[in-house]
Amino acid sequence: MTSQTNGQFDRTPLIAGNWKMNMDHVQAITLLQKLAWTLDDAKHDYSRAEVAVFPPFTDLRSVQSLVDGDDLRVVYGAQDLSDKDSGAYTGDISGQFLAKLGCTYVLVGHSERRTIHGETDEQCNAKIAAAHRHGLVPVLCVGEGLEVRQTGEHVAFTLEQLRGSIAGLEAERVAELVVAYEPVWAIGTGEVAGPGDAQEMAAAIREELAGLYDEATAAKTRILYGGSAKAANAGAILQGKDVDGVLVGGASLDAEEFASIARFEQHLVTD
Ligand SMILES: O=C[C@H](O)COP(=O)(O)O
Repeated sequence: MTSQTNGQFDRTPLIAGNWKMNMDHVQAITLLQKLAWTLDDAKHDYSRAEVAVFPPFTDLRSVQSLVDGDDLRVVYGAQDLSDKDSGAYTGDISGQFLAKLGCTYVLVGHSERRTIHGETDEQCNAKIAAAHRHGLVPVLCVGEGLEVRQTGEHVAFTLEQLRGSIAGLEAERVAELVVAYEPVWAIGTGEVAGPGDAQEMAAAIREELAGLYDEATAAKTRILYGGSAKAANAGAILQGKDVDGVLVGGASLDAEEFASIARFEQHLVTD
């Protein structure tokens, strides 16, 4: 467990920026350079908070060149992958390609994939398996829409998505998995789930994992919150003892704002 008040975390916090369908490959270079410089200027300690960006597929080669060429400590991932490895799947992207591009992570089942593209838990499960075949760490996204939240069934709904998406996964894989709780009603809307909501769900997810696997495994899984996160609320969100980071959309497109989120320890409320 964590004791956030002194900034010491058992799990290394992950500050993840999902650029969604923003930034062409030229803009990506500018944004990433500015992010890295801002973090360097602030003497960011990456061992205290890992920083990852998730650019569009078409940016990944440029991001790889910049990260390798300038020895950046920022890591990166893709926003999706195919559950297949190769073949006649027009428009799809294999995990093999992402691994070759140096990706560390890949988002799986982002709410926009689930709602706009109708992705199911079964597909997410197959995508997680594909990610593992290629040495990528999946960031599995789960979370409820407004209608579900209004019925009060949000925990049960989200845990069902979790179970369906990780069915059959070995404990070692669960330990390295990242789960991002994104209440769909709080995404890109300016609405933010309160720190209490984020902690409630993160604790429920960890308890579910402990029941499905064991306490030691569940204690290793990193659980993020996503939904209108920004510098002004990241510190409070990360006070939750089961909340191990944030998945940031809109605010990750502003290098200074995102760097400030990565430096969330400055915003922690201490006892
Ligand atoms: O992937 C990020 C989440 O969808 C949150 O996006 P947002 O910060 O723009 O609300």
